[in-house]
Amino acid sequence: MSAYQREVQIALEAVTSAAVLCQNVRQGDDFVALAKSDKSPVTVADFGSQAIVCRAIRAAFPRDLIIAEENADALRTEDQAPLLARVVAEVKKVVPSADEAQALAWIDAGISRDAAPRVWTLDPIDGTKGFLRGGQYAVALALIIDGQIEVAALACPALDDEGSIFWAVRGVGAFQRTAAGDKPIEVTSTSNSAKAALCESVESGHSDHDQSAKIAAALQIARPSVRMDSQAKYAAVARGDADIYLRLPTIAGYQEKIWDHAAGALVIAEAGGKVTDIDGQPLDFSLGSMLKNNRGVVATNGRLHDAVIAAIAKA
Ligand SMILES: Nc1ncnc2c1ncn2[C@@H]1O[C@H](COP(=O)(O)O)[C@@H](OP(=O)(O)O)[C@H]1O
Ligand SMILES: [Mg+2]
Ligand SMILES: [Mg+2]
Ligand SMILES: [Mg+2]
Repeated sequence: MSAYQREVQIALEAVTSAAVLCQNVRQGDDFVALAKSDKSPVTVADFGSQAIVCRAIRAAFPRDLIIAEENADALRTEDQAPLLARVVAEVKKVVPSADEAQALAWIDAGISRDAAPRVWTLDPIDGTKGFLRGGQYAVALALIIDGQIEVAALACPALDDEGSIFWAVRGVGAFQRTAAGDKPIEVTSTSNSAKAALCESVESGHSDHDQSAKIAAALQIARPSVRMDSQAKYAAVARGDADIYLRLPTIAGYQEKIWDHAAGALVIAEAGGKVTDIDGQPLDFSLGSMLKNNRGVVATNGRLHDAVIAAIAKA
């Protein structure tokens, strides 16, 4: 029996149910998007997905803490009664017995922010802008034990025809779940940067496109960069669709959030790749909700890593 079998099973069931909720919402015509205080969007599906996943974690592992992106504060205000009603209706499609009080409590189960010996981190929809524009998005869940990511479950509902699900356990491997079973995934073996495929955010506010073009030129990368929303980029590198994922800071001092990276980072590491910050330092997941000790992210197939870090240092 492999390590963390129960955690993997619960995590995969949770992200799969959450992905169903997200796709249900996407197939409708009203996402009920709301702008958060930082102007970023949140939709009925972000809240619904967080409710579904936190419910599952709470039920299976009642003592574990959860650091998730959203909270139910906005939904508890009178103004947002129609949004709350939509969230509850969508949650009920997946969990018929759910009621309003439960939905709110499940969402708020994810409000931890501090480090803990055993803590899950959840992005209920990573790439909300991608979700809204019909692009890629992901439901990303990871278990961090003593600061190390041990388990990852990553649902990419808009990847491939039917959506794709990836998972990884530290020291065990990275897999794509298919109808025919779990298929191990592996990064490419490209060591010639001129032949590499580079991916980055669609949003130039999330990763500096001008800077990445300079770095690509320095590495003699011939192909145009592939722009994709969400942690689907990590999946793309992990299974060999791309060789490099760059996330270059656009604002000095921006701290990355752990839920934007934990699941994807373990999937790439277990697929044989490498993930660091732009200075080549390992991402430090031991500090609570933020990657306080890191700037940006560089993920590669491993072989290209040193060359990419060197090109960034020069640029
Ligand atoms: N200035 C910034 N720099 C880097 N990432 C940012 C950012 N502002 C927002 N983000 C993050 O970028 C994530 C999306 O990444 P990507 O561009 O790869 O799709 C968002 O996740 P959410 O969509 O979950 O809010 C958000 O957390
Ligand atoms: Mg967000
Ligand atoms: Mg995110
Ligand atoms: Mg999100």
